[in-house]
Parts: sequence; C-alpha cells; structure tokens
Amino acid sequence: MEPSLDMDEALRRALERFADHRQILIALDFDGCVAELVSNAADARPVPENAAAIAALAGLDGVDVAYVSGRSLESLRELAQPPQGALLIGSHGAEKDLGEDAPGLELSTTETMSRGQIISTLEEVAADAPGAWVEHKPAGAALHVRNVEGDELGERVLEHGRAALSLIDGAYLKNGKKVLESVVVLATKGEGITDLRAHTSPDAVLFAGDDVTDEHGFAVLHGEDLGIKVGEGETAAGHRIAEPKDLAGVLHLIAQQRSAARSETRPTS
Ligand SMILES: O=P(O)(O)OC[C@H]1O[C@H](O[C@H]2O[C@H](CO)[C@@H](O)[C@H](O)[C@H]2O)[C@H](O)[C@@H](O)[C@@H]1O
Repeated sequence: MEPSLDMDEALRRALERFADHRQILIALDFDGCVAELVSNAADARPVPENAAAIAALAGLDGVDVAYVSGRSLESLRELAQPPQGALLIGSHGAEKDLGEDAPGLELSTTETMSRGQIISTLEEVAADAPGAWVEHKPAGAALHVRNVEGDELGERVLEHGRAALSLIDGAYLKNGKKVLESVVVLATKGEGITDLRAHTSPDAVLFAGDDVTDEHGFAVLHGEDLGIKVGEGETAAGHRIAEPKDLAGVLHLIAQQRSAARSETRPTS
C-alpha cells in the first residue's frame, strides 16, 4: 500500500527543502515513532510501511539512516531489523554502532554494582504491583507500568520506583511513556545525534521522536535541520505528525523528492 502523503503544508515544504540537500541524515526514534506503542515491549515492530520507506531511503546516495533509541542495541537490532548500513544509537546514547569496530558498553566496577542495585530495587517495586515488570538493560533497568490496571495506580508505582532509586548512588533517572528508567551511564539522544552528525557530516539532519527523552534530540537540531514530534505533548520540534503510521508519508516524500531531483539532473542521450 502506498503511504498517504496527506500532511500540513509547512511540513511538506520543509521536507522538500530538506530532501534537496546533497547529504542528509535521517535519525529516527523507534518505539512510538517507527513502531506503534504496544503492551509487551518485546512485541514492538516497525509499522510495515515505515520499514519499507526506511529500507528504500537507506539505499539512496547521499542519505544516511539511523535509529536513535532508548532500547539496548541488542533489542533494537532484533526488533527494528534495521537495513544494512543503518547507524544505531542505543540506550539513549550510551551505546553506539556506527558501522566500525566500536567497543561495546563497558561498566566500571562501581557502575556494575549500581546497576545491580537498580535491578534488584526495581524488581522489588514491581513484585508489589501486578502488571508491572522490569526490563534489564546494559546500563541499568526500566520499570514498565503499561499493564498496571489504571493510570493512577501506574503513576503511584512509578513514584515508588523513583523514591526507592533515589537511595542508590550513581543511579540517574529517565522518565518515559509508562516507564521509569534508571541508568548508571549518563547519556542523551542529543549526544547520540551529535555523534551521528560528526560521523556522517550531513548538510541537514531530520530527527523524529515521540517521547520526553527525544526532546534532548530536538534540542541539538539547528540551521537546516528538521525536527518532527510524533503525537501530542510539549516539544521543541518544529513540526508534528499525529501517529507512527504518518511517518511513512514523511519518509516517502523525501525519497520521491530525491528521485525527482536525480532524474531532472540526469543528462539525456
Ligand atoms: O527511544 P525509544 O526507541 O522510543 O525507546 C524508548 C523505550 O521504548 C520501550 O518502551 C516503550 O515501548 C514499549 C513497546 O511499545 C511500551 O510497552 C512501553 O510502555 C514504552 O515505554 C522499551 O521497552 C524501553 O527500553 C525504551 O527505553
């Protein structure tokens, strides 16, 4: 199915301008942006039209495609199934796969101890709250409450988690959608995008994301860059689409615009 190209005029113009740059970087958040949010985090998959558009863009000259996710690189590779050559930032910027031999995330002894404390503390909190569960991650853990009955109770469980984590040295907190994460390596998606920019030297960067941690990514955009917030909520992004399935139209328009520009410049024989 062809993705819908229905979108507001300001976004369409911004995308056409973005697509005209010689070298572009398209950086995408995964959950809630490329993939719909789902109850079980292991069931998240790219919206098929998004996956197709990402694969098409990854094959174009002058285009770098990247995922910038809170997920571990392992989970991101398994669930997002990025196309060959895609660059990956995981764990909110703490893990990187820029296509070269990069050392994996290595924790110091103190960080390893703090991570262990984070996991056991959050497991205790989750044990008292039916529906809550803990995702173990390379730099910490995430307490999930999407399946806790009722928003208010879910909020109370997260609050309990925050209070318990405040007693652990070196445990940094990150709030997300129905999730509280605690990490021992402080990194942001902004740093991830800055690393990607240094690696790919684009003339312009597009970043799309839906969650509060994505605001760090929007904050490092400048000049000809383009930020797209997916869904509701306050944002520093300049543009907005309603839901993950609308991303396909955005990506498709960029691909279309670049193909049109190439055929215009191709010499006729
Ligand atoms: O930066 P992202 O790629 O958006 O990753 C952020 C977190 O996403 C996952 O949790 C979120 O998505 C789940 C699946 O839809 C949903 O059940 C959960 O409520 C959301 O918070 C993932 O599990 C986390 O590790 C990521 O940090």
